[in-house]
Amino acid sequence: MKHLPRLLKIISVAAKYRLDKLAPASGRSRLLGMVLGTLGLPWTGNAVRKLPPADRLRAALEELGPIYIKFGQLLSTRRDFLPHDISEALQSLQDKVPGFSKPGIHEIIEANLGIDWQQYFQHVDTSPLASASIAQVHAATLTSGEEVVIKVLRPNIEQTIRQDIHLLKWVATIIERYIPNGKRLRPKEVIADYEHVILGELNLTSEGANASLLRRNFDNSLLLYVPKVYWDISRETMLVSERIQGIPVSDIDTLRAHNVDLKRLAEIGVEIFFTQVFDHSFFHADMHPGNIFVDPENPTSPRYIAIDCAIIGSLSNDDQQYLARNLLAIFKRDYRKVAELHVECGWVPPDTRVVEFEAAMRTVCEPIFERPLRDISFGYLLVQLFRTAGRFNMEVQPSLVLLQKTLLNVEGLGRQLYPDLDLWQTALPFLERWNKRRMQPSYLWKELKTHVPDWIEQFPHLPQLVLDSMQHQQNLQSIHQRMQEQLAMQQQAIERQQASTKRWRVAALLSITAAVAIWYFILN
Ligand SMILES: Nc1ncnc2c1ncn2[C@@H]1O[C@H](COP(=O)(O)OP(=O)(O)OP(=O)(O)O)[C@@H](O)[C@H]1O
Repeated sequence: MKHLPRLLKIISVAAKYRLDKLAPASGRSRLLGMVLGTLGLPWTGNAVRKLPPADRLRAALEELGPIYIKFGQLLSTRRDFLPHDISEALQSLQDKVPGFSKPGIHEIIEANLGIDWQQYFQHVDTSPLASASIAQVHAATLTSGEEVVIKVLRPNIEQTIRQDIHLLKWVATIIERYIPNGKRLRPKEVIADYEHVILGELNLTSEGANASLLRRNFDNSLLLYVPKVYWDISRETMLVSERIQGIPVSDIDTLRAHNVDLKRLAEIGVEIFFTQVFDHSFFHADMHPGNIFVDPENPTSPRYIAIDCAIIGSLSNDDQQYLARNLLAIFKRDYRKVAELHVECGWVPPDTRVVEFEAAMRTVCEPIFERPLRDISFGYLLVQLFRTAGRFNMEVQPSLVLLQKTLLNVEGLGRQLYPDLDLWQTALPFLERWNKRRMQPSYLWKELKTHVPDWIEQFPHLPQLVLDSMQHQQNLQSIHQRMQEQLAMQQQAIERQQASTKRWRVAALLSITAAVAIWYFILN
């Protein structure tokens, strides 16, 4: 079994940090507890055991290495079912790892492009600008003099990831089968999510395509800049982009030194997020501070720069509607409306009791609204909405979970820049504008125009569709008629049966009466 050494490593780390104790007491397996307790004896009394459970999980993932760190980072976004302390601890996982130098960057370029690297580049830095679990980034200058960065995947990373995913799937099956309440943790779903995201990150062409679309969406925008991709020299495992020179958004001292209006910067962040979600339906979903920079050229109206578009979210019309209408209702503390929307739109089963849903929403939201505005988290409210809807059997779409995670990031970032950021004030007019716009003739006309080509395409099929529908109607009518006939026949049969039962009863009664009369006659 080729996975054995890796599996043993996972088991020993689980024993060292007693990960079984992360489960609530009611969901613990005694057998697993005994096994890990025995294997973990060498670490009894070790300082790590005194850490809170959430920190033990974080330390365990760090010990298991970059792929598991990435897994933990993704897991941290599942606030819809993870306890708060665990998602917080996982969010602070850092995957800064030493860079690789074999094969060298020149060799990688030549292997990808099939020609001498100097044909395209004047200079390429051999030591990386940054390195993480999956890729590393090198600064370079093109022969044209343009400054670029080259992002390349780590050697054999795909193979390592696939092996680890295989193992994690196996562990997920064990958890589902043998751990009490293990299914509730949805381990298979979590691994499938991870697989989707991480394998997506292995395709740098797709990251480049995302960056190109985001750049087009914000073409000439004063709010956001996205670096250009050099497609002619980019490949699936090597992405060349324009090098940007901005201030990292987390470097608040430098932003202040450039007189950047931090309040405005925080508000612009929210505006960009809502523009992406509601206007473009295409949002950057990896908004951690390492991926966001600020161009301080115009400090009163600074511009953001976003890199690393590997993870992108997109909302369907339904998702957009769900989000906008519910957020507006929550803003107004109209929990009845939230509940009614869920039933009306079919997001929860039709037999859901609106009053119960309303009460559940009120119970979770009211304590939140009691806090000062600066402490109210929009993302957390969404977590509560999804949790409540989940309790009433709504399956929350992964795109909405990704959005909620991004919102938490945007919010966290905004509040770091400007702690009094009133997200509601920035977002509310935006949502209302969006809602109104949907009712305006220009929007309806635009919607109509997008559907017209489909209708034109369908037009030649219209007579056939009408005939099919008439035939269908006729079939339905004859089925209906046949059912009526069968029902009438069954009714007649029942009536006949009842009449015959009645006749038998009368005959039996008459016979008994006759027998009693005869008996009486004999006796007298
Ligand atoms: N276009 C760019 N211009 C300047 N620096 C860049 C550019 N792209 C990336 N970098 C630098 O490289 C770092 C890592 O880039 P990127 O986030 O794309 O890689 P990653 O492997 O996905 O990292 P992580 O997993 O930490 O997000 C960035 O934080 C930034 O410092």
